[in-house]
Parts: sequence; structure tokens; C-alpha cells
Amino acid sequence: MIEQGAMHPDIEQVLFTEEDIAAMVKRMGAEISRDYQGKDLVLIAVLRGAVVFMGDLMRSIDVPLAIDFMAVSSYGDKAKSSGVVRIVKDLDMDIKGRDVLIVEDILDSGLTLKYLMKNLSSRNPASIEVATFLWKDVEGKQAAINPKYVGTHCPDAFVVGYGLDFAERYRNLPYVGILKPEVYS
Ligand SMILES: O=P(O)(O)OC[C@H]1O[C@H](OP(=O)(O)OP(=O)(O)O)[C@H](O)[C@@H]1O
Ligand code: HPA
Repeated sequence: MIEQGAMHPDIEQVLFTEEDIAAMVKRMGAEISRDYQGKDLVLIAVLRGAVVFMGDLMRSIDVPLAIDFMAVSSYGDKAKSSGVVRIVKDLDMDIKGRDVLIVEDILDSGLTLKYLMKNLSSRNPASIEVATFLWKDVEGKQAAINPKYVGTHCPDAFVVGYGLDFAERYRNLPYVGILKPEVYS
């Protein structure tokens, strides 16, 4: 059990509490449920960061859906994207003719989603949209991605928790916080 109010010593500032997160996910689930009535929804979570968000989001959607996973990596153990997106695990499912919703924990440089949108679009889904929990929409920094569903905007700092890691750590923090720069620099 994480004590109420306890903060990890490597965290500089908590940005979004468990309660904030629950409210955002509930709102996103309602938006998606409204938009995907009568559709053939497939949620595709991008491993590994999106697993926590995916687990919560899928339970807040009340229309029929299928799930699948893709693993891509571009950050490795760094706090900056390598710029090269690599597929580590592909989908098990054929998405042709289905309504795909990509589920991401964070949209930062946009390179991961730019690559995924292009790759998945070539498989001829009926539709393809993005649900991202965090959007670091810093002017001039990002590839042109326009997520339809967004949990919240995020400042241009390296954040961890709620699935987000630095070197595979901190994914299990129940809140999102800014990592102290001395931890990764
Ligand atoms: O918009 P971008 O700059 O491309 O960054 C976003 C991506 O970076 C992280 O993945 P990462 O490669 O660190 O793998 P992980 O999901 O296993 O943490 C995150 O989960 C997103 O997939
Ligand atoms: O701020 C971040 N934190 C963790 N993982 C990330 N991947 C892209 N940006 C981030």
C-alpha cells in the first residue's frame, strides 16, 4: 500500500493525483462510449507505458470492444527519444475494416504515433484515432499528430508514474510526477 500523501523521493512535484487521473479516465471513457456505439472498436495499447492507462480506460468504456497490443521502443533507457521507432511486438489481430483506437500514455515528440499511424493505416482499418492520457503539446517540438481523446496537457518536463518510466522504474507510481533532473542527467 502506498501511504496517502507519500511521495517518492525522486519525484520533484506531483502533477496529477490518483483522483485527478480517475476523473480524466472516466471522462475519456464516456466520450469514447458515445462515439463508438455500433462500431467495431479495437483498442490498441502501445506497450509498455500504456498498460496502466489501458487497464483503466477499457473498464470505463461501455460499448463492445476488442484489445490488442503493440510494442515499440524509441527511448530505451534515455530521457530523450532516439528518433528511431522500432517495432518490438506486432499485433496478433487483423485490423482491416475495424475501428482502431490507439491507446497511448504520452504524446511527446510525436514520433511514436506518427510511425504507428502510418503503419496501422496501411492495414486498411475502417477508422483510426488516438487516445492519449498525456499530451506534451509544446510548440514547435512535435510531429503533427492530432489526438481525438486527451486526458490532459502536460508541461515539457520528464514525467513518470501511471505506467510512464525512466529506465523501467516508476511505472507503478499511482500518480504522475516530474522526475528530479538529477536522477536522469
Ligand atoms: O511522442 P514520443 O516522443 O515518441 O514519446 C512517446 C512514447 O515514448 C514512450 O515509450 P518508450 O519508447 O519509452 O517505451 P515504453 O512505452 O516501454 O516506456 C511512451 O510510452 C510513448 O510510447
Ligand atoms: O516525459 C516522459 N516520461 C516518460 N516516458 C516518456 N516518453 C516520452 N516522454 C516521456
